[in-house]
Amino acid sequence: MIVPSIVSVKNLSKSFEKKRILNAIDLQVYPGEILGLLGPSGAGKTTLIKEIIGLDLPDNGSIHVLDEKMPNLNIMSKIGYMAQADALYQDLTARENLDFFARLYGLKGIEKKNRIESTAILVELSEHLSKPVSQYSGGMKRRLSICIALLNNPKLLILDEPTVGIDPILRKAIWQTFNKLKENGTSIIVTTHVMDEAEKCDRLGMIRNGQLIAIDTPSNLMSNCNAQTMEEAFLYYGGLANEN
Ligand SMILES: Nc1ncnc2c1ncn2[C@@H]1O[C@H](COP(=O)(O)OP(=O)(O)OP(=O)(O)O)[C@@H](O)[C@H]1O
Repeated sequence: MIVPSIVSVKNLSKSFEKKRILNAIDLQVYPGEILGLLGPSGAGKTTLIKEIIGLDLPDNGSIHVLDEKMPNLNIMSKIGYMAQADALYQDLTARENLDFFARLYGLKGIEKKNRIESTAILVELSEHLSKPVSQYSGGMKRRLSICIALLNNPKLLILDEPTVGIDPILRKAIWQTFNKLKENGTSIIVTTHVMDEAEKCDRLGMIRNGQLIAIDTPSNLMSNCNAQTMEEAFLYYGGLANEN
């Protein structure tokens, strides 16, 4: 049986100033899965997700999201995106921030109110919506950013390093949120360079120097090369296993 993909990337290449940043990437994201993109800083993860969202154009290859060729404004409005840096209004309360972004998504009245309430419950911020964002901790700001990305009830949620600088307890809570969303049918792409976080994804694409060097379930990636850790597996697929 052929499972229709939510995201289909074919032979994608991208250069900046004559430097090849992404090289012939093929990638599928299936309904209700968490796909991790693991790679060191500068590997090309952010560039890849910007191409998928439609924020940048590829030099070669094609990207389809929900069966439409990207970039496509209508599809862009069905994607929830959280960038690496929080884009929040510090002087406003969390509720005012959510209200502002909900209006941008065209939500109004009772529907707007309900979406704000239900997404705040998901990220466990309901009790703190009246506080100004300037009084939020780093972890709370990250959760508020996730909450904003969820306001339009996206079919596809893309998170660029969502748990950087977040302590292990909060990180666990955030992953519980991702799993809840996945159970509700949302597909999630999450970039990371944290190995233990990579193991929580359903499938993992390893990116190095703009190339997708391996993609499979975390357990297959490790067992196929007899690696004990994800780091060992990454070194193996990157052809670095015997280097010091
Ligand atoms: N607009 C741009 N113009 C020129 N070079 C760029 C541009 N955007 C990205 N790059 C370069 O592309 C390479 C990949 O960057 P990218 O941000 O995609 O990596 P990354 O894997 O997401 O890294 P990090 O984990 O640090 O966020 C880097 O060398 C970066 O300097």
